Amino acid sequence: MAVKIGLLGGSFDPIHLAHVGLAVTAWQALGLDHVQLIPAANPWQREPLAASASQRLAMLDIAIRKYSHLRINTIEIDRGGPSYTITTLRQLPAGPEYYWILGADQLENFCTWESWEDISRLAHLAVAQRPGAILQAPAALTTHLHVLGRSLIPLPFEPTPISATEIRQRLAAGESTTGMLDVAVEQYIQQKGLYQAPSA
Ligand SMILES: Nc1ncnc2c1ncn2[C@@H]1O[C@H](COP(=O)(O)OP(=O)(O)OP(=O)(O)O)[C@@H](O)[C@H]1O
Ligand SMILES: O=C(O)c1ccc[n+]([C@@H]2O[C@H](COP(=O)([O-])O)[C@@H](O)[C@H]2O)c1
Repeated sequence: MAVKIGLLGGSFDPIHLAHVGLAVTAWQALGLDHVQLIPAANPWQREPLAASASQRLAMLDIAIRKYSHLRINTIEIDRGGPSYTITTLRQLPAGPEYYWILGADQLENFCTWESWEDISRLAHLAVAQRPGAILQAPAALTTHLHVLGRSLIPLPFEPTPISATEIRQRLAAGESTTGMLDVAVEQYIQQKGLYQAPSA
């Protein structure tokens, strides 16, 4: 039987507790060998990121330290340029069965991704609920999966109201982020002075 590997791509600006919870849930629910967290170099649909690639990698490293079945894959940062998931999937070694893990917000957006039809050929899609988003595949994806004889895999992940956007906003406003970040990641952010409001 093929080894099953989970892939959780993200900006991780910064990595938060929902990311880790999602990766652990997918690992357990799908019986994965391990989950690779893949920080994007340049998430082309977004505004420029606040933290550098090396800072985001440092935070990932701190956040997953105690989870032996979570790993970091730097393939997108090493490649540079716009982070197209399809390019990443094509570069991964053949053999394992891949599960692309995503939140319902990104599922809504999925048919805007570069070569999205090919993504769903190369990886299963495992989706988590997310407050503010509906866990429903866009019609074109549903049709495409049907043709492929595949279906979307819903993950048993409790809706978790944490987002990196809110964390950045709270930090800039000097507000608490308790319960949103790993404590050691929070300390790293403080030490490096990340996500502070620009001084007037
Ligand atoms: N609270 C959450 N519940 C479910 N999925 C999540 C959650 N937070 C992030 N994800 C998923 O994790 C992946 C990476 O997310 P990302 O790094 O963009 O974090 P984010 O919190 O969505 O950031 P931002 O607020 O900056 O958009 C995406 O597929 C996203 O849908
Ligand atoms: O391949 C694409 O065109 C594409 C478009 C939007 C998002 N993605 C990927 O989806 C993941 C989550 O993106 P984001 O913007 O929510 O951090 C991350 O790995 C992105 O590279 C990929």
